[in-house]
Amino acid sequence: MANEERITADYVIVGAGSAGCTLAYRLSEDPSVEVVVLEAGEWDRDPLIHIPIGWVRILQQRKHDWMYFCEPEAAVDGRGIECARGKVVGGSSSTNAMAWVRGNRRDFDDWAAAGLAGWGYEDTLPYFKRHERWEGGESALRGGSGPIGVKNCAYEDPLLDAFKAAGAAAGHPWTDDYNGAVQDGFATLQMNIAGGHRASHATHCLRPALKRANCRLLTGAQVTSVDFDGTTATGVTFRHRGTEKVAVAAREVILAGGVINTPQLLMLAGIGDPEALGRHGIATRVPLPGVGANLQDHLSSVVMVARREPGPFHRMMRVDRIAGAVASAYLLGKGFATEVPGGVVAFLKSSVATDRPDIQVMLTAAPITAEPYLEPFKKPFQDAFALRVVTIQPEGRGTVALASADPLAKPLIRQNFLSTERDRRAIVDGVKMMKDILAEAPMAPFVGRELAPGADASEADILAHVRASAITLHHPCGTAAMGGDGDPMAVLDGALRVRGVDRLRVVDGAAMPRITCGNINAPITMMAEKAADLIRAAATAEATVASAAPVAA
Ligand SMILES: Cc1cc2nc3c(=O)[nH]c(=O)nc-3n(C[C@H](O)[C@H](O)[C@H](O)COP(=O)(O)OP(=O)(O)OC[C@H]3O[C@@H](n4cnc5c(N)ncnc54)[C@H](O)[C@@H]3O)c2cc1C
Repeated sequence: MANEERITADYVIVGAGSAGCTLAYRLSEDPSVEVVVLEAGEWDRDPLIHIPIGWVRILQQRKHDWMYFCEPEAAVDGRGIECARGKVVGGSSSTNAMAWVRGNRRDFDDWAAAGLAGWGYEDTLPYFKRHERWEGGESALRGGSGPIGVKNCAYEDPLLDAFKAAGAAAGHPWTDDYNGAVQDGFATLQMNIAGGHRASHATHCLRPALKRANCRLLTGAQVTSVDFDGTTATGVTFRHRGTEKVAVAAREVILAGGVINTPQLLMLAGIGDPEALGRHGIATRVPLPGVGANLQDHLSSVVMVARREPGPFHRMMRVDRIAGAVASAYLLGKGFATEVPGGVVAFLKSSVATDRPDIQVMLTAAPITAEPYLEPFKKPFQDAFALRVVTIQPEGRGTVALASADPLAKPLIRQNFLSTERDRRAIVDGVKMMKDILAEAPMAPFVGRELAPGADASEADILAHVRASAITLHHPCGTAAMGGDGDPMAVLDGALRVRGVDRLRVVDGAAMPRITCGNINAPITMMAEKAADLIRAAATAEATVASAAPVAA
């Protein structure tokens, strides 16, 4: 098939990321349909992808990445913050930090209240459950037999216990399962790790789907346009190993290229804000000003602390030890490198929070500068730990815009981080809360010098630290959002169909109407699970109508 110039399938899925792999897995369950997935990246052969401890290196190296950066923004001291996006089979599920967080149940009830019937918490719960294989097993709120393994982080370090105790001492609640009944409070972080390896959507959804005769994948296949017959999407054009090819969709084209690339493809197809399209000489097919608007993300800032005595991560980073641990993790799925140094999370409320947490905190029991060492050849790094404060209910909205009509040109990403007083207040409050936690008695044996923002930092100093060093937690979403019928910025209807055209859906992070309170891989996956049912229901309804149609005499 690799040399065919024209391929045909019932469903053409653009992008093998979290959503694309999930869709391929579900749609190909029906042996009567043909599914083809086109992925711009290559197979996930890099061992670091599969070894949990390797994820920071993956982010630093950005070898499997679209290499996006946001435009420089004054509010973050003129920095163009990196906007990592996986370009590899599995998409960002192959490069992410593996935290599994559904969000707050009110997030989904808000979606429903905004005109998206069927997306409330009770509606979405079965899809969250259907996708996960929670180590605690099936229950009313958790799934026990889905494709993606989810487990409690089991990293061992007395610092973690101290942090939990400090949270309690400061009056914060504890929750046994933030993906269950109660999100608020301190908790053990849940991760998509199974058998000691990253449980990516490539490994756990796409690979099983590809074992079926009706599911195909092309790697190194970058879609450059969506093809139309009038307002009906008929397929896509893509570049594959130096050749231009066409994939024809007998039923639907499904865009799952992610929050940056999906709006780009829509705009290139003439679906977007007519004025913006006109600037690039693109004729408007459907005027939808919401395409590329509504970009939301989670900004994060760290409180960085030198550790009084080196901890377990530091000990293990000696070259001979870490080399053995990495080999054991990769080959056997066992040992130190199958966990990440951390595993406590907290969902808290700042002074401007409403009815749900607006601050997430992740403890990382290692400094970002950690490197393998071996004396006398290479000196050990200074051990440190970080309390990463994340604002999870941002008010600011950004944009993704075309830089040019060239489909291979990188779009312009403007995040508008810290653009509202409330967003600034929330992150400063979060940092202050963590500085208070550091002062609690259980932390005393671990806290050396506060490296950033500094023990004596004033509120102004904290904000200056945030502006100078905050980064994204890599949760951009919302740039081709679902919305109710009366919403002029809605790009999709509640069935994820692009408004104004036929046979074209968006199923990925771009479709989120409003960002959820926590990491977004689980909610995106839930959306793809639900999309599979919506797509199957549409096909059944179409077949029923067709079979009921009177036969011409
Ligand atoms: C560094 C990092 C850390 C993160 N950490 C976490 C975390 O710990 N927990 C969490 O919940 N979330 C995390 N996230 C976010 C989460 O992983 C993503 O939001 C989620 O995976 C996005 O899913 P998606 O299906 O929308 O897009 P993606 O998974 O990004 O998939 C899009 C796919 O489409 C492909 N593609 C794009 N354009 C084209 C084209 N034109 N033609 C063909 N293929 C194309 C891409 O190469 C990619 O494979 C992180 C993300 C990153 C980058």
